[in-house]
Amino acid sequence: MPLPKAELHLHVEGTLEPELAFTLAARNGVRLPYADTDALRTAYRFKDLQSFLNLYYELMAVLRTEQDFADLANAYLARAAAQGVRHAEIFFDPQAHIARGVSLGTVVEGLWRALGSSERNHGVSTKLIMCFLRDESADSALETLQAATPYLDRITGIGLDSAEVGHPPLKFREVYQAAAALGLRRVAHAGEEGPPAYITEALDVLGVERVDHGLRCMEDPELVERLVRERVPLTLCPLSNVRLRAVETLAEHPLPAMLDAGLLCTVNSDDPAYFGGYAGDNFDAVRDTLHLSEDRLRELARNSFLAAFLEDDEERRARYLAEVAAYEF
Ligand SMILES: Nc1ncnc2[nH]cnc12
Ligand SMILES: [Zn+2]
Repeated sequence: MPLPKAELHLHVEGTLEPELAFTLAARNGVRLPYADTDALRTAYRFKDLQSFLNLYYELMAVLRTEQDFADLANAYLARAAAQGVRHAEIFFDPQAHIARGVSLGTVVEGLWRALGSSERNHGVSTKLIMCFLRDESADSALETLQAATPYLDRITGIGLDSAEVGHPPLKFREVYQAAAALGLRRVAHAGEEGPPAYITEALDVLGVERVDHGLRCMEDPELVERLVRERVPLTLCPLSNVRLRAVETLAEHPLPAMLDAGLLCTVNSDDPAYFGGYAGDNFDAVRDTLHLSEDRLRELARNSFLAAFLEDDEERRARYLAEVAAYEF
């Protein structure tokens, strides 16, 4: 039995495996510029975040109907459950779909077909986090939040993703303020490729409660001290960092140093179909390559439930934490 964990940094569009991409392409009459799944897989060599994002957005063309989004999410949930994920807080990128003529309703209703029955079907509780594309305008983000009004009962929080450098958190001050007023939880990608100052800005200007990645905080000791003091969770994605060249090799990943510094780290998969592994694979990789002890692995699992947006169900959180405490390696 795998170690129970929560996954807090997972883009549902990044779970689109090549096989499902071709199945959906055929179903929807979409032509992909790759001969087959092997040819597509050869495109999975990235030099940075942008080179990945180009393919990530290109393949979204196959996602057209509610059923497509339901199939995508169900495939993820089945894989996640098999790797010990008990709770998943799932990102989606509405603007990338709206721009292709797929409505927000299609996306949310489709995802909800899978998420609404996930506990029953997969034993995984879920939350949905709507992300804004930071390389789109602040007005577009505000319009998207407005368009989400009918679906707010199914959306727990907002996030910020896509190309980071040149798009500082400050650009989205207004939409984060509006989301907070609506009672939405707030997270943002910061310090993946962008500088530590973006992490500080995400905390101070956007009021984020977790930082997605946050890797580059290690360049600023005062920021590390603050993140430790304020117990700000970081949703790290080790295999993603290797594939997108945020670190040279997994062996050089700062996760052990971050844990030693007292940071509240979690381990997640980001875009598992593209980066070579789901949540459990990320845990296995850091265990094997970074030689994390069982105590450290248990700490990471415990952190994931502490950092989860489970304030509406503390009994559930306590149950998950008890599972982690009782886990035998
Ligand atoms: N790792 C990542 N960083 C920024 N935006 C993303 N969108 C999907 N994955 C992402
Ligand atoms: Zn991400």
